[in-house]
Amino acid sequence: MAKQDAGHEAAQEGRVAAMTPAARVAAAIGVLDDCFSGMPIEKALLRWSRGSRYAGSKDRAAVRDLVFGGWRRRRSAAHEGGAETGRGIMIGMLRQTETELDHIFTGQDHAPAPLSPDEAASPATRPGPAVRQDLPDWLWDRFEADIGEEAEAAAQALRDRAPVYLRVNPRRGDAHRALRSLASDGIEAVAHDEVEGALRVVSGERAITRGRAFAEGLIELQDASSQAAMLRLPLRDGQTVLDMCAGGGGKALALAGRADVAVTAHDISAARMRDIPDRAARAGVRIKVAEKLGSMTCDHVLVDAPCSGSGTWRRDPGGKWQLTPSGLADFAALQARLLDAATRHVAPGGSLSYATCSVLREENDANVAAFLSRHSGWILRDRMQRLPGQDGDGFFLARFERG
Ligand SMILES: C[S@@+](CC[C@H](N)C(=O)[O-])C[C@H]1O[C@@H](n2cnc3c(N)ncnc32)[C@H](O)[C@@H]1O
Repeated sequence: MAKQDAGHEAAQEGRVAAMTPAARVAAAIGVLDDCFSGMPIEKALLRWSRGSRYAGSKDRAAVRDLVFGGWRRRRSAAHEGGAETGRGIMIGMLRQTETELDHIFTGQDHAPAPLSPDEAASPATRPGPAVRQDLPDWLWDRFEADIGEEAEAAAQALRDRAPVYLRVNPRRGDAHRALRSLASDGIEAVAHDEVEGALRVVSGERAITRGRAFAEGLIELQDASSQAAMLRLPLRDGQTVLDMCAGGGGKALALAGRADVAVTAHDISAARMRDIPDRAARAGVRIKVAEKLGSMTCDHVLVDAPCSGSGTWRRDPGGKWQLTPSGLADFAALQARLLDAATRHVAPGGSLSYATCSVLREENDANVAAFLSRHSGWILRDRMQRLPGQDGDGFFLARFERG
């Protein structure tokens, strides 16, 4: 049956006909072409979505997966597909997953046009290492220099979809309760091997924010590496905590859930903190939102700094293609300024924690060394670097105290 007929029949029955796999690939090609012309990935998807009222929720999810998958593997897929275009990427991606290309590139109905003889041939040259790692050349050099032996595994992890992790909120219950509640909503999860209170979602992830455990504040979406970092802050009941770059409050919530501490959230953008009161209420914790810090001091100050996001590029693959050496240097300079400013807010005997979701030395250890050389009175008390993998995203934490 022709696609239009199927659509007509479906409309008469009051349902939406699913797009064919080939039509989804054709849609992904269009979205990827918009990305190539400089449009951010989310904007390009939204544009397609608005112009494709016929697409159902499964179609939208499938096209999104194809686009994100393609953009994560932009270099290697374009190499295998023979062109730096949406079509080239999709051909290369489907080759990588050993999909039968002739079944997709049929030119029938809404399918993409049949392959040209050049497209049908496998690439003549072997890709170089940065192409295989799906990174720009300069970044692959940095990965090798900064991460060493584990650079390849880290880069490869960024080529795949990220696992989804949940944080169990101890104010609302324990991991057993969370797992039971999730299961009753059809969500399967398992405890993280090493990070206490972290659950990896195995299936049903699209139901999480509609489920009971989420509504009751028993769980929050938070990557396992970020959870691991927040568990390292030596909080004691009665202490004060300042989250200086709080954004939507993910770290502030994790800290407030751990102990009876008075948490203040601050961010240069008040709009980013808009949801914190509702999130805190759901989690059963109190977080004060402060637009100005004045001379406030706290026992723990956290700087979860703006960064390249290099540890999380599988969630935001546009980042790895956009970052430039000077953009990276700008991040490092901003991070240093934020750290310097944060020292003024640390109470006597308190500690200063610095976090990024990056794996790059310039933003992490180099910034730590520069901080210590600028502030002779401070010492490094703790350091953690995690790399992206099945266990979580790339994440860095350093904690300083006055010596
Ligand atoms: C990595 S994000 C924080 C994520 C957040 N902590 C969370 O867990 O969801 C960095 C944040 O730093 C904020 N920021 C940038 N410059 C800042 C500044 N000068 N002072 C305070 N916050 C700043 C940004 O608005 C952004 O929300």
